[in-house]
Amino acid sequence: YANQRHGNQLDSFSKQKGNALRQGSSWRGSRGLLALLLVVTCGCAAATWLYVTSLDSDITESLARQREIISPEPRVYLVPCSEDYDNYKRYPGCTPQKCGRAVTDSAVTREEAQVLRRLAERALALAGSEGGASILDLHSGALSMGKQFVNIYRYFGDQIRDVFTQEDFQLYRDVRGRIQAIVARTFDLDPTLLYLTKPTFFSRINSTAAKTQHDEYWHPHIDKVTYGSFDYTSLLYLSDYGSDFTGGRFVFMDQNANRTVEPRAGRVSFFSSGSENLHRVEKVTWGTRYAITVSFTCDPAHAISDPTLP
Ligand SMILES: O=C(O)CCC(=O)C(=O)O
Ligand SMILES: [Fe+2]
Repeated sequence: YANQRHGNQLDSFSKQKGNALRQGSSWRGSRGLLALLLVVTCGCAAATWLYVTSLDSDITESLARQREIISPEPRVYLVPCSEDYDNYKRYPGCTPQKCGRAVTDSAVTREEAQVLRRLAERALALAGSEGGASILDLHSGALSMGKQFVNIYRYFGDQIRDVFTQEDFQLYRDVRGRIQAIVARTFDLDPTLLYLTKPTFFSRINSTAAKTQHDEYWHPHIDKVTYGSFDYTSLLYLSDYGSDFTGGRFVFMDQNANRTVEPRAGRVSFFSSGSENLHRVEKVTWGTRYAITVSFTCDPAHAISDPTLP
């Protein structure tokens, strides 16, 4: 009986040894498989990285950082004009022959930008969009209110004089004149053949969710297509990217790269309005962003005059 037990023990010992040997070889097998998997994964990652860096259209570079001061001359980036302009009447001395973008911090001071921003704050405090994007157009009087617009001059009547002063309007006219001069000089235009056009408006953007299409400011667009009369667009920023708000950079969407302009109070960014300058604004993620869109046309029929206090 004892022997038999011993024999059984031997028997089971050799069985266990056999199992151990089998387990050992299967472990070696799966280690090999793991190594192969690792090599394949690394290979795939490397190939993907190479592909992404060679073909990617999402390379982002900055044309103007918030912290730098572009002065006294504008920083200019020329790009070939699109064929859009062939489909419109040509105005010699104004229709873009030279296209591109430019940025300057010397056309408007930070103090002037602050005065204009306060003006926008006061007016927009009267109403404002329910969603994240509100506008104030001093020319037409349009002011965002809830899900629509009201005419600020009609709606508030004489009360408007508590919000705006003659000096505010004078500054607005002054600033737009300086911007017009710099646009004309940069693109070799006759400044008298370039006219202010509509819409020219203040914008206030925060991170509140959009309630209507009017609040969806972030869509890529071409100003000449969106607004028709535009030949040159300029943007005067009234707040600082990074400290007043985050997100909200302006992005030129080129074939092979996104090129950003970081808003800075007093900074003027301007560009030809055709499809050579497809662009968008990043969603504002925190804080409040103020800007003025000042637009110019070559077509005297689309000219508007400076606003005056009623
Ligand atoms: O506010 C901006 O930076 C750009 C606004 C814009 O693209 C526009 O008004 O057409
Ligand atoms: Fe635009």
